[in-house]
Amino acid sequence: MQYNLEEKYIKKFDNPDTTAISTEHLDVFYGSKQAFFDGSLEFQKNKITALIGASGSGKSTYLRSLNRMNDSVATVKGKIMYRGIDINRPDINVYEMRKQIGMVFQRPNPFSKSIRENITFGLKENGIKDKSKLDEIVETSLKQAAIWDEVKDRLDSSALALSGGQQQRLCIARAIAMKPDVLLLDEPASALDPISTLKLEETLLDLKKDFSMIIVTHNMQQASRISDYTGFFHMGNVIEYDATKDIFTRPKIQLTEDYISGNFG
Ligand SMILES: Nc1ncnc2c1ncn2[C@@H]1O[C@H](COP(=O)(O)OP(=O)(O)OP(=O)(O)O)[C@@H](O)[C@H]1O
Repeated sequence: MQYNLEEKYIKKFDNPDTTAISTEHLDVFYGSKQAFFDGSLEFQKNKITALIGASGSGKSTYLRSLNRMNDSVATVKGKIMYRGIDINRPDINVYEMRKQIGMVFQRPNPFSKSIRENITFGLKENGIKDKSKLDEIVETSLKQAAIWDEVKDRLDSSALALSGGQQQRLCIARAIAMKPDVLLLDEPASALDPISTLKLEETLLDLKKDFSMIIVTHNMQQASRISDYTGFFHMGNVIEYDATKDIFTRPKIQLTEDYISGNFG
């Protein structure tokens, strides 16, 4: 079936105060090849937004552009608006910006250090030296990431001895210890078994009260279970962006309908 990629529905929001981060006409190029086209999306504060679509549709490309993780491999044109500032400008200090807009990757990537040091490393780099303050952040962030009970008696053991699911929750704890405002998650459950996946999903739902999250997922059940909003990507375009319940029950675009119902992809 031939689809018209110009046919799109992108939800807009009336209240600018509820927007955590947004993009305006974002284009991403790898060399001369354009991998993502003209993305203008607003992501809501304290909500989970899922990015779904077939492999190669540009989800990771778009997500990684949001905190400039693509800088070394891609050219990103257009605006990324965060707190009234275009963070895609060349004069932005990306290291400072990433304290506000953190990222969790597909494969858990704890440092080869103790569980405690995984959390404290970045904090110390940022000048927090006080031991009681560090202990407090270790405890709070591990609790927030729902892994405290499993690790509290072995904080000084190697993080590499944890299971994959525990490592991923530790990586979330490490990311949130920096107190970001927005958390970008690139298929964080793809390397996890179903039980660890459900645990991770519960963690993300709990974190919603403190953070705004954007998550790339291949798993449509996951998107419908945990997200408030969903963006459907196809061939480098966002075809439909709306409340998750609308995307999954009454999508406005035929292409979305066909993808959701498994007719392709
Ligand atoms: N570093 C890169 N250099 C060149 N091309 C790339 C690079 N990363 C991605 N691409 C290309 O950009 C397009 C979009 O890829 P991207 O990884 O964003 O898709 P995706 O929807 O996240 O896919 P998946 O679900 O498989 O992770 C693909 O054609 C891919 O081959």
